[in-house]
Amino acid sequence: MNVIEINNLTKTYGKSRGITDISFNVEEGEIFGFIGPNGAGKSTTIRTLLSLIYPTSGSAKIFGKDCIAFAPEIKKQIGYLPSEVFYYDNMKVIDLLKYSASFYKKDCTKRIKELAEIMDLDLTKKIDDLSLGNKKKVGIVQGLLHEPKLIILDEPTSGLDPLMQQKFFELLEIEHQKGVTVLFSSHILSEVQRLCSRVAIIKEGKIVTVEKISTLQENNYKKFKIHTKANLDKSYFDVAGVSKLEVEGNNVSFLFKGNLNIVLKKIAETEIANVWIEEPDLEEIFMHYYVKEA
Ligand SMILES: Nc1ncnc2c1ncn2[C@@H]1O[C@H](COP(=O)(O)OP(=O)(O)OP(=O)(O)O)[C@@H](O)[C@H]1O
Repeated sequence: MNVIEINNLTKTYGKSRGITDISFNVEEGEIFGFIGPNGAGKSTTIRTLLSLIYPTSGSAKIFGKDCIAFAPEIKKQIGYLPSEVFYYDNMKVIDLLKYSASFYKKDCTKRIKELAEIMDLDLTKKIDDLSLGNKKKVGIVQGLLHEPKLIILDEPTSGLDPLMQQKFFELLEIEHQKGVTVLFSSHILSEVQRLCSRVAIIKEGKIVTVEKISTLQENNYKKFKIHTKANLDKSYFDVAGVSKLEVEGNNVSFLFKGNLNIVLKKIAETEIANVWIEEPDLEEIFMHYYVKEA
């Protein structure tokens, strides 16, 4: 079953583009990544889903219901973390969270305490006195306190230190195991890769591709850098799948796409001092898709 269904969604802001003809589905129970550079249209899509803004054309359904017509009902089952969080600075964290909880017909006290403990958040502090990262944690607790069935996160890790990012990912993993569906936007491919089973890539307001993470990785090349002990001739790496080969003294670099065993055997047959194998970054993956489309 699809928890989110987006059909040809377009949003223009006056003359400027927001998103153009966006369509994709998120299935029940999956962690779905929504990835693209700044300004690509991730927040616009998410805000439209939450009916915080209205589409110029197209439509979207959440839990099988139109996201505008049924917005109040749907929102009760969604946990949303906006990309930027703004609060009444004078309030204490606990008062803000209790106020948020009052919108739901259930007692969220225990869950607030649990989440605050996991995220190491001091509930007694004034919002005003919190760092950016701690404000983000308030947003996370606020988004999850009512145990939503669908969690929508817009750039959730910005401002969180690596330890907190890790805890937050663990928290999402637990929710995922309970059957919760997650839509997670980011401009960092590696964090999406860790958690998500599928991704939609958006660029300049349009969906470039919707793929399983495993397919994205298989279809992409890896970047090799090798520091050899002896000088090698360029022809040594004349292997199918190697491109952009450069050899400068003991430093070899190339891109590789294909059966990794073949290239790794070739590397192992020579004396090496060091090797680095890197995934292509987001821009490079975009390039890959543009080349494919052309
Ligand atoms: N309120 C607005 N008025 C005019 N243009 C807007 C408005 N909000 C967004 N846009 C434009 O819509 C496009 C998509 O922006 P959006 O914020 O959705 O991107 P994003 O992928 O979420 O990027 P970021 O990661 O920087 O938040 C951008 O070109 C942006 O300038």
